[in-house]
Amino acid sequence: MATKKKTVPTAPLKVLFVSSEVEGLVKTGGLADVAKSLPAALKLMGHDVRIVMPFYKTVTGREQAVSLLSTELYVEPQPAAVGYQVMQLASGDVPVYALDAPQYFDRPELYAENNQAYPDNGERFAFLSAAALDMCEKVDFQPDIIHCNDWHTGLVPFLLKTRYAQSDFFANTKSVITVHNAVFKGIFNYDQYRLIPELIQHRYINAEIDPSHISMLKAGVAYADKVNAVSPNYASEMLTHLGSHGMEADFQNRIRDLYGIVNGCDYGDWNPETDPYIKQKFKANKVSLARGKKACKKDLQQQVGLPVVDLPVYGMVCRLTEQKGIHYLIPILKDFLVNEVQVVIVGTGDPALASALRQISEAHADKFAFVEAYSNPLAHCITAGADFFMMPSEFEPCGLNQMYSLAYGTLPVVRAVGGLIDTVIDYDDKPHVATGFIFSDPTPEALLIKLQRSLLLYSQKPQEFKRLQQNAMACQFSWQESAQQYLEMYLDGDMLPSVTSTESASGV
Ligand SMILES: Nc1ncnc2c1ncn2[C@@H]1O[C@H](COP(=O)(O)OP(=O)(O)O[C@H]2O[C@H](CO)[C@@H](O)[C@H](O)[C@H]2O)[C@@H](O)[C@H]1O
Repeated sequence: MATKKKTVPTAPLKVLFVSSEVEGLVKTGGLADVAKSLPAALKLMGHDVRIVMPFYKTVTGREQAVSLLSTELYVEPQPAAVGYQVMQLASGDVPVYALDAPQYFDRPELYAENNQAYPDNGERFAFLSAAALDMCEKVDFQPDIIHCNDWHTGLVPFLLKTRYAQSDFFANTKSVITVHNAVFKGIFNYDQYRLIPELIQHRYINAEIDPSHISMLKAGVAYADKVNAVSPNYASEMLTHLGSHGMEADFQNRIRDLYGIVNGCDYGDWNPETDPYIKQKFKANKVSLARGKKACKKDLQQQVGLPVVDLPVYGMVCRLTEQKGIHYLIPILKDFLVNEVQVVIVGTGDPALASALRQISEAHADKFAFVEAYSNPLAHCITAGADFFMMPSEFEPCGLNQMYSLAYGTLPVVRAVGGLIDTVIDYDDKPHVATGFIFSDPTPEALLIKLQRSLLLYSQKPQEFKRLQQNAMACQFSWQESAQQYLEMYLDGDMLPSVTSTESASGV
């Protein structure tokens, strides 16, 4: 895998960050959190960072957005052109170019309705990639780096190396792609690529799944100048068949340009001392923590309709998918609820998983609350009011909620995969520095054993439990540190002019 040197750019960089969602504007998952926090951290370092995203119908602040430009994406050799506007929004101090093409983005949801993906998702996100490049010269922003994220933006690196290969404007522009989740590959047949005729004129084996399908993620990984995973451990897993979801050859081909950079935790949003959503703000000191937890737990119990009693509470906030390990929890949940505990889950997604959780909550209404909703306020209340946070993920490229829960002294119970290994320290492995609990086997039984283990600590060794809470709250996953690693990736090799110092950076 790529190694790092300590480098600084000779001038502030111009970075165009392309993402299909951005926290604060529109969000379905963790990609949005990163697309808010990483550009902000790079901006704080003095770089000129701008974000490009779709102008969805549901974007916050849509009414106030100003139109910067009305233009067309002209697709040669077809006579067709797609009209679009570039709308100006902001994510904190970072300018956002939101691409308004109503035929693609003026819909109730981002990707799917009633659990059915929009049938033209390929064309929609091919448009995002093509228009993100098309608008640069028109808005007079000449990026040094175009930072792509996941499959939605995977055609940007491809187009830079094909459509724009001879472009003077992009002659010094490099691209990177961050893989937040390789399970989503953006595979579409050629009907969806009418805006990318290059794909139809030639065969690009590197981007193909089979002779009739292209994967946008594969294209991004093959053609970006650098590729990174959202944690060092996920970068290693991506070199294996299981960990890469069948893309190991694609990542192995890029091993010299492959990085693993752990996500940060946005302590501006996730901080018990300042969190506006929680009943009582608290600090890490024992008195404040005990008071704050007690008030937040009571508030959580009231909000979700559980009895207000002094019991350990286990929380979970997630998309309901097998990735998050709900299918390990469902078979053992009733067994776990035999204990004096309460469990609260908030999530939306797979109807079968939701229905199974609903049934259990109906049968155990005094101990288990399932809230089928997407609710940021409730996510904060669970993070603050629970004693433990469950993430028994089948796979987890990085995971953010375990970092959020650590900040609130809520001990994570996680499976030993992806970024969860990079961010949680297991009590049974390293008791002195432990911050939570880790189990390995992908089975309900292994999860149950670890849950029981954590419960034992809570009920039989309260002082030890409190010590772990202090360890957890002392963790710092700074976005500034992660942003520095991204900067070093941007500058590594012959990417851009930079100065290399002899000091070595912490290894990835
Ligand atoms: N019902 C609900 N109500 C309120 N909030 C909810 C919610 N369901 C989810 N969320 C929020 O969405 C975010 C999920 O973040 P994750 O990192 O856990 O997952 P995700 O799998 O979406 O992201 C992918 O990208 C991220 C970013 O790189 C990786 O960390 C991760 O491993 C990878 O799978 C969190 O902010 C969480 O609070």
